Amino acid sequence: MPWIQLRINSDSQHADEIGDLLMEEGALSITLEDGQDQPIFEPKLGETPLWNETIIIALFEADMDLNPVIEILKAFPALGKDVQYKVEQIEDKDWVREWMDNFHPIKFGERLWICPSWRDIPDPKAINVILDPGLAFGTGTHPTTALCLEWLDGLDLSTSDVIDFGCGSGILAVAALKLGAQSVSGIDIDYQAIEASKANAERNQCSDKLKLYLPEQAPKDLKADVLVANILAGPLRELAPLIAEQVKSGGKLALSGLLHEQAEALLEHYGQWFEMDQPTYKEDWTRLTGIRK
Ligand SMILES: C[S@@+](CC[C@H](N)C(=O)[O-])C[C@H]1O[C@@H](n2cnc3c(N)ncnc32)[C@H](O)[C@@H]1O
Repeated sequence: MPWIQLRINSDSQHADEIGDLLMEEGALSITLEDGQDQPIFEPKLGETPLWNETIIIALFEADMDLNPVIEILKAFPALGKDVQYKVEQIEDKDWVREWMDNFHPIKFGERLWICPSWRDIPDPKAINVILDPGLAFGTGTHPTTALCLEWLDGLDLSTSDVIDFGCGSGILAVAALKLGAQSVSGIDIDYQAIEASKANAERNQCSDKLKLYLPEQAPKDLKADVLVANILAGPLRELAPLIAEQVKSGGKLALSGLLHEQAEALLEHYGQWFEMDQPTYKEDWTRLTGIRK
């Protein structure tokens, strides 16, 4: 079934209200989009900030007459008669097929591939993690995950116990196990992430070596040879004493999820417990690594 899409230029203060209005007028869905390339990386807990220039995208059934809707928008004080909008026909597609076409096997480092289950494995002799996009973060397409996967690929994990702090989909935990780690403990505040990690480990036949914990359930004396944490700069700073506690002396650490401008302060902070290396960069993102003193 084709649809009509209405795009309206708005702002952070009025986008939600206009979205509600469009839903009342028969929109099937509302999507909000950044109108001026203004990234929002780390909102405070409970806040969902919008962009200064926010584009509202409303989807309607194809036979809907949008003229009365446009008149209502013109009468909305924050938009007025000069409201900027665009009407587009959306052709019908096989959306599932389209979505699946976007995911391909990706190689990380020398040995490691992440492969969606519906694709052929490019190199059966490589270390292949089968992983499909799901509700928890972590498919390998995001630079912060890629930085961690490349780091894990470069380690000899054969005698290592690993902690994956903020495990999300379990992508790093499963990759570490497939790369030879003795055991992995995955920790996440989100129960959905725990479930996703369990399912992904089962699919990759390594769930017997993976233990999963909500933070309050993790053993107090949990310690590892290798700890990888792809979270965000704020939580990484707060978690630093705990993370330091969980890495054995001489153990290896990788932190990801921070922007270039956040790296220096975090490098100094973790320098209390770790001999830190020079940062590694990928697009806007930075990876910090170090060895526990
Ligand atoms: C960016 S995702 C990383 C997922 C996966 N490890 C990867 O590299 O793709 C961050 C994960 O950390 C979790 N998280 C955020 N704050 C946390 C905290 N304080 N303790 C444990 N997990 C946390 C989130 O729920 C999310 O699943």
